[in-house]
Amino acid sequence: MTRAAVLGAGSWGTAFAQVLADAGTEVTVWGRRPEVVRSIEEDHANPGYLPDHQLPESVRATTDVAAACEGADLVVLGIHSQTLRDSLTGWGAVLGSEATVVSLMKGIELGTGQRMSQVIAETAGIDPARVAVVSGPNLAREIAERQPSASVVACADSARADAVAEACDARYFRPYTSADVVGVEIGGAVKNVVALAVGMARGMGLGDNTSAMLITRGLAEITRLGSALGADPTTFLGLAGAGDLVATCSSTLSRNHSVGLRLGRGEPVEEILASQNQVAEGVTSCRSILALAQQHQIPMPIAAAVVGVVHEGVSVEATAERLMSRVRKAEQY
Ligand SMILES: NC(=O)c1ccc[n+]([C@@H]2O[C@H](COP(=O)([O-])OP(=O)(O)OC[C@H]3O[C@@H](n4cnc5c(N)ncnc54)[C@H](O)[C@@H]3O)[C@@H](O)[C@H]2O)c1
Ligand SMILES: O=P(O)(O)OC[C@H](O)CO
Repeated sequence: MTRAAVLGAGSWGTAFAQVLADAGTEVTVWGRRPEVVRSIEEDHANPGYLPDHQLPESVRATTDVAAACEGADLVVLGIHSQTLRDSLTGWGAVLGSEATVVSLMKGIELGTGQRMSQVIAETAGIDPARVAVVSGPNLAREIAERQPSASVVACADSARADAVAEACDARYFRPYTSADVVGVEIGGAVKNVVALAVGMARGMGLGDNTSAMLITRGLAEITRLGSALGADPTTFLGLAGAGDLVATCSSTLSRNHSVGLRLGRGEPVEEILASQNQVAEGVTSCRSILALAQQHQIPMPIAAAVVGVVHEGVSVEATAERLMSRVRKAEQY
């Protein structure tokens, strides 16, 4: 039987642990907070992140990261992008010498511009081919409810991609495999920024035409940046590209979309962020993504507009005006 450790007892770490358990994988979740771990162990629930949801009894939990990882074939990382490097450093050699390390995270590190798989390989000093990424239209709440969904497992080593896919192949969760780690990670990280923009438009009271424009031109930005970084552009037509973009930009369950909505309604960004107990990754990653784009001379006007509103005090009205008065040109990807 495949054994997995899931490091991170938040909403996606917990829901993905359920997927693994339902697929017949033995799972232990590591959580920082004893009360969360106790709740998973004793009540088979994680009410802070998945309220009113019952987890399979086979999902175990511990606060001891080394114990969670001992003998694991898969070590799954489900924490926030900007805390990954410090967490990995603090954990020491828990990833072992053979286990496939699986990233669930959707962000780009501030300062370095690295994708999560790059942070993992560099910090843990492991072969990048040992790192797999799972990304797609995967809102944790819907997956916890066992609604049908699909995702992409990307890894440079196809045998490892297959092994991860087999370990999470549950009745309601269909994993596809891919070798395009760059494309799958860029799709997952940049869609959060586009979801902030679509949320802002919605919050301003704008309708479906505006959302469709931002989603489609957002996909162009994702494709341009990803291609410049070496991704296969067709990846962005798939689940980890257009699929995740549509889900996140349309769903009220999305934290990025929700933060955008509130910004569009005129709430101050500090107030919104202070009221959240979960992180909307696009709020930070918009800056690292824009920096990456500038480094590669890729125009990303929507990402720049989001940075303006979230970090530079530009009003949503001025941003909309600026985006719409850009010079006319041929439609390009
Ligand atoms: N929630 C979703 O629907 C979903 C779906 C797909 C991907 N993701 C991605 O998965 C990642 C995790 O998201 P989530 O929704 O589970 O987040 P979350 O906020 O629900 O949970 C994050 C977890 O990380 C822990 N944590 C916070 N700071 C930490 C630190 N400094 N060190 C160690 N642990 C820390 C928290 O205690 C919590 O257990 C993000 O990159 C997100 O974009 C989320
Ligand atoms: O809640 P969000 O905005 O972080 O989005 C969650 C997932 O990434 C959707 O696939």
